[in-house]
Amino acid sequence: MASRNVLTASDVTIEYPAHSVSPSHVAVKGFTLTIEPGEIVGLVGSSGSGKSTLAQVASGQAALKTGSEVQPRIIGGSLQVLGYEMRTIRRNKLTEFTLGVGYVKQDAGTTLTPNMTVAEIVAEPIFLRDRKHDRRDAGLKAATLVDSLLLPVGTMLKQPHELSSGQRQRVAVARSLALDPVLLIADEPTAGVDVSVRGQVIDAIAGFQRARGGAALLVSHDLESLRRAVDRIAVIHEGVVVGLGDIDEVLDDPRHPYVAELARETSDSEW
Ligand SMILES: Nc1ncnc2c1ncn2[C@@H]1O[C@H](COP(=O)(O)OP(=O)(O)OP(=O)(O)O)[C@@H](O)[C@H]1O
Repeated sequence: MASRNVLTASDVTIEYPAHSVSPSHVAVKGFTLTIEPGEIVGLVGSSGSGKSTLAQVASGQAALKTGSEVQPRIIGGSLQVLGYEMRTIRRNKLTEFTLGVGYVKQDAGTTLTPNMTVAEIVAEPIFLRDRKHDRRDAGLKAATLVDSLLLPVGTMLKQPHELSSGQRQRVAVARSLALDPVLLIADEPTAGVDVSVRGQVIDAIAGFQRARGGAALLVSHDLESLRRAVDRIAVIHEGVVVGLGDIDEVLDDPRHPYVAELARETSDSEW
């Protein structure tokens, strides 16, 4: 019977194949996680722990890589996203797949198209899906998203170079939500965003997804900004899940030294 989960990772192992002088490298080892419809899950871990690799593979972006780019590949276990097995997904299915999965890549704010306005950038996915889509409706959608990510309405007519890095990052997030994704995978969505509004931006993303029954996997090394918004966290360390569940339960009963370290950092920052 087909799973009702939007994401089911069972013992997934992901490798970067050998390239030029670099040997192959296993970045994610035996990763297991499920995300149900409407669930907001945080993926937390230190630098190099495998978060971006997972995000790229689960969002279909790794499979979209071409030419000389090194594509991480699943070499063990199973990763099902919206019913597609990512280990074997065919290239001709990726367009259909990515209509249901929003993706914010790491540093997404730095790669916005320079000569487009924010309104055009945010609404573009709507016209890529259906070039005859009603312009007024798409404009309204873009304005609603820009507003919900706490950007001033005047931002709509600006171009990326007129914005701060944190504002650009929020534009990238707004764009990723334009197609009402069933699952949003966001890799450090608040990178560069002012500390004072990071929590609110995460709350806005979670609120937008929850309101429509959408799910999210929010990747971050900043546990504090995720705390209010997520239903559960998965803690990853050197490619392995070392903590999974309700955020307080995971931190109150650390089963791994890295989780204990995270719990200590979190309690220190509360003073
Ligand atoms: N193109 C690549 N080729 C080989 N190894 C890679 C490649 N990209 C990443 N890695 C390795 O895979 C592992 C996981 O990297 P990844 O970027 O997924 O970690 P991360 O948790 O997202 O880190 P960060 O928080 O710094 O972004 C690291 O050991 C990294 O060096």
